[in-house]
Amino acid sequence: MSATIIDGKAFAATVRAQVADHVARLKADHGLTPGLAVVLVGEDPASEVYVRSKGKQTTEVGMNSTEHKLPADTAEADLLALIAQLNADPAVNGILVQLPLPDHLDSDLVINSIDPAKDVDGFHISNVGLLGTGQKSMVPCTPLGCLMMLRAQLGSLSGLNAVVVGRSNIVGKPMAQLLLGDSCTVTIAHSRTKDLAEVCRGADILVAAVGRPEMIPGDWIKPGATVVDVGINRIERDGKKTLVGDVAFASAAAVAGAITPVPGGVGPMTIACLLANTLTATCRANGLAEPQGLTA
Ligand SMILES: Nc1nc2c(c(=O)[nH]1)N[C@@H](CN(C=O)c1ccc(C(=O)N[C@@H](CCC(=O)O)C(=O)O)cc1)CN2
Repeated sequence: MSATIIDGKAFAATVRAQVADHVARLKADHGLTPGLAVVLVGEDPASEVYVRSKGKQTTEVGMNSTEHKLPADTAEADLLALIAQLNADPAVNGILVQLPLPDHLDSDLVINSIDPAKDVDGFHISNVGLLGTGQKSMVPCTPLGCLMMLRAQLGSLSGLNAVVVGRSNIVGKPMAQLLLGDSCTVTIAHSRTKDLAEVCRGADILVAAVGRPEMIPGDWIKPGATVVDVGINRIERDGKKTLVGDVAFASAAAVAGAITPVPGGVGPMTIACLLANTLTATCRANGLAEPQGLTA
């Protein structure tokens, strides 16, 4: 068997086009332009690339983008003061603090200081609680992107066995909640799970989000399963730097029914869903109908 490759880059382009369409209508019909503020603390090279890309894609869909770059030694009080200022700014509909933060900053405290209605990352404890109880929330971008691709690939997910490998607050846990919301039977597995291979073999949907290069080989995958690889691992192979996922792609693609590649799978959907969330936050803040198909 040779798997269908789920093209996240192309999918993300369709999501951005839908967002751009809604933004144009918001402007024409209501005189509203959504605004996204991105905060970067420090000079982590990967974070700088992601933040630049977020700013560029935000303006490309017609939204306002502001970037706040703070030095690595920024005091927590100064960061909290900036967030308070953005919370109070009516032109800002979405606020995102790029992670990871430098070690001296308390990420939970910082994230929980964002107005939950502007928390387009969906990381605020209120949004986590709302998602966990099946209520309307802001949904974390990477799991939302995975859900959109799974729905497009499989139609209904109801009754399918889903295994999420990884239990992070950013991906694993919200992904499991979303799959449960779509009536999957969900298992969250992790590094201490007994016989992880056998657990994975039971999955109709396998989401790999452990951050370990090529940890999941093809013989852990049920024939015909849909595999979503969230891992983005930079490794050196044959003296060359390369990007690989948490799944051993070639062996997995020989068994799976469909699979997301790395790069070009889940990654591009993360920023597309950030734009979708900013649009959703703007609609909610103004009492307007939410865009269909761009939320969970
Ligand atoms: N506040 C947040 N911080 C972080 C998040 C997040 O969702 N919110 N996620 C990641 C980083 N991230 C966005 O911030 C992100 C990661 C990867 C990609 C992407 O498009 N990856 C490409 C490969 C890019 C490369 O070559 O490095 C791909 O997979 O094709 C976009 C966004 C951590 N921080």
